[in-house]
Amino acid sequence: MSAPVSPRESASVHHLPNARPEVHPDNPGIPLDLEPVRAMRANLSAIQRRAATLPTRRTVKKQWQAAWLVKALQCIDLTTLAGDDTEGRVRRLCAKARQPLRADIAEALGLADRRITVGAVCVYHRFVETACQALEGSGIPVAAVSTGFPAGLSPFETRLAEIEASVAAGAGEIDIVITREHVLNGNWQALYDEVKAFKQACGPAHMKAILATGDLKTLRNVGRASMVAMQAGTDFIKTSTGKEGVNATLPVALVMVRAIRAYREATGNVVGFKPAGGISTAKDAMAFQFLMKEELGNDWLQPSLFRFGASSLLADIERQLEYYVTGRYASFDHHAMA
Ligand SMILES: O=C[C@H](O)COP(=O)(O)O
Repeated sequence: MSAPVSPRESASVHHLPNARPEVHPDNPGIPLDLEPVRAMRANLSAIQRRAATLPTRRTVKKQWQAAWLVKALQCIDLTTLAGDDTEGRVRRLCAKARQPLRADIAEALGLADRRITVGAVCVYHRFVETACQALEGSGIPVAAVSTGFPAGLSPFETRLAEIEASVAAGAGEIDIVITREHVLNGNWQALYDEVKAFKQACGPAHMKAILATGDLKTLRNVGRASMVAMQAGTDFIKTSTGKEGVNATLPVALVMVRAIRAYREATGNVVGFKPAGGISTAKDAMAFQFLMKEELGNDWLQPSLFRFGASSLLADIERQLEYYVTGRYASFDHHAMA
C-alpha cells in the first residue's frame, strides 16, 4: 500500500466515483440462441497474459487508492456460509454491514456523514429472516444462496421451492447454482431451461447465477455457460460458490466480463458480475476493479452491477484504510469480522 498521509495532509476521500446515477441490471433474457454460444472462444495464453498485467496496470496511491477501496467495500456481498453459522454470527455480520468502517476511520476519511454500507449480506436460507430483521431500515438487501448450494444437485422441485421460500422470507437477491453436468455435457437447452425456471421462481428478487467455474474444466465452457445463463435472463453472473477447488480468478473473470460485453452489444441487455471465493486482500479486490473498469467501464464499478462475494475481504480493506489514515497497521483480529 502507498505511504500514509502526513498529518498536515487531509485524509478525506474526494474521489469516490459515484457522482453519476447507477445503472442497474436490465435483462429480460432472450430465446436460446446457440450461435453466439458455439462461437465463444477463449485463447488461454492471451487471457493469461492479459490477466497477469491487471494487478500492475494502474498506480493508484493515497486518497485515490482509499477511494477505490471504499468503493470496493460498497460492492461487497458480506458473506457467511459455514456449517457452524449461528443467528448470533449473522447478527454481528449485519451490524458490520451497516457500519463497515470503524467510526474513527470513517471520520478521518471525511465519510462520517455518508452512509457507507456494504452491497448486501449473503447467507443460507436458514438465516434470511434473522438477517432481514438485523438489517431492517438500512436498505441493505439480504442475498440467499439457493438451489442446493453449493453442489446444486437436490431435486429440481426442491430447488425451486427453496428459491420461493427465501424470497418469501425477505431475500431481495437469490444466488442460484447451475447444474455443472449440463455444461460438461454441452446440454445448453437444459441449462437454459433450468436458469429460466429459477429466474421465474425469483419473482421480484434479483438473481445471480453461480457458474462454479472451477468445475467447468475450460475457459470456453465458462464463456458458453455465461452466455446461456444471460440468455435465460439472469441479472448477474457469479464465478463461484467459494467451495470449489479453484474459485474466482482473473482469467475466468476476463472471460465472463467479455461475455457480458458481447451479450450487451448483441441484445442491449445489461448484466452484472460477481467474482466470489478466495478474494481476501485489498490488492486482489483492486485487480478485479481495474478489470471491470477496463473491460466494461465505470458503470460496472458500482454495487448495482458489481459485487465481491467475500467473507474476509472487508477486514483487509478496513486495515488498509486504517493504515492510510494513521500510518499504522492493526492486526487482523483488531477488526471485527476478520
Ligand atoms: O459467495 C461467496 C463466497 O462463498 C465467499 O468465499 P470466501 O469465504 O472465500 O470469501
